[in-house]
Amino acid sequence: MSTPAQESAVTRRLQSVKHIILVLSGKGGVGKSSVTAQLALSLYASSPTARVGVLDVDLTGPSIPRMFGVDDQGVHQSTSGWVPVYADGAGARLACMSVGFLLKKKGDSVVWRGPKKNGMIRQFLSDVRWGDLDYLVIDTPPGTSDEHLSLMEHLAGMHERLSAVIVTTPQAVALMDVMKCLSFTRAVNLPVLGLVENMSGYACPCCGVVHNVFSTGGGEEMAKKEEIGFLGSLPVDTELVSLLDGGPTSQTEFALLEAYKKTPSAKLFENIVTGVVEKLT
Ligand SMILES: Nc1ncnc2c1ncn2[C@@H]1O[C@H](COP(=O)(O)OP(=O)(O)OP(=O)(O)O)[C@@H](O)[C@H]1O
Repeated sequence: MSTPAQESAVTRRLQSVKHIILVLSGKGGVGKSSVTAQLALSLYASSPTARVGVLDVDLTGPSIPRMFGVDDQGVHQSTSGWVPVYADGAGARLACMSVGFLLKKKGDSVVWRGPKKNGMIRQFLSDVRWGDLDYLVIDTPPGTSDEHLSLMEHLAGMHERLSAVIVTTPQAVALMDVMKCLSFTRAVNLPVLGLVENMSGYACPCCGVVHNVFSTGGGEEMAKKEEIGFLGSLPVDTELVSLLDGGPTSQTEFALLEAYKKTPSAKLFENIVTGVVEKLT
């Protein structure tokens, strides 16, 4: 449980954040962190003034620093709180925070019990100098665990600004696990903006044509049945993987964004972001 003082510290810090979007998945490895990264990049690119924050609360498997090419950086403590790492360098419109920035060595792991995780998440929300943000996108661990409950507890006071995107793959097992996510969002009264079906088909690196490899369309069908929006499908995209796995990039020209815009996924993600923004306004 957080104290009233801790709660108001979170509320004060996040009062200049317009929308908070939790990215959820029923199971691991479906591409939740990749979708978080793409959502943040696409929202950033949607307007020359958009300000976006990315918070990685996947404490035991943080992948946001690597995906944004900033895993060689660390956060700084200032008198007004932790200064996040800006993935766009001097642009300072894309702020990232992750436990990965706090670890002494890359590859170190965090083995914490619930209360310590809860304390870390509260600090991420109350002690980071997020500043004015249009969107704070939060990458969560797979399933519904302590981290999700902590987030919902600390963000309870800003319910009208909170929503979720659910990521799945087309396989039946992943789709079944979406139901667990939905029972969580319904139990905590968290609005779902929609479902993204990831790794649905294969984008040919030569011609960009998407071929169906596994079954596709299961996500869309489920979204219809459960009466949540379907935001779109993304193919298996080898260009995207090498980009997000690629390590440090130049932030001066925000090379990551320029390279991302050339991937087959980026074009498809524009529609997903349009759907997200429409639902938020
Ligand atoms: N559209 C895609 N095409 C090809 N590979 C992808 C795609 N999306 C994700 N991947 C790859 O799948 C792997 C898992 O992705 P990611 O880490 O985003 O999943 P996750 O759901 O966040 O996993 P976890 O929460 O279990 O850590 C990564 O190697 C990533 O590069």
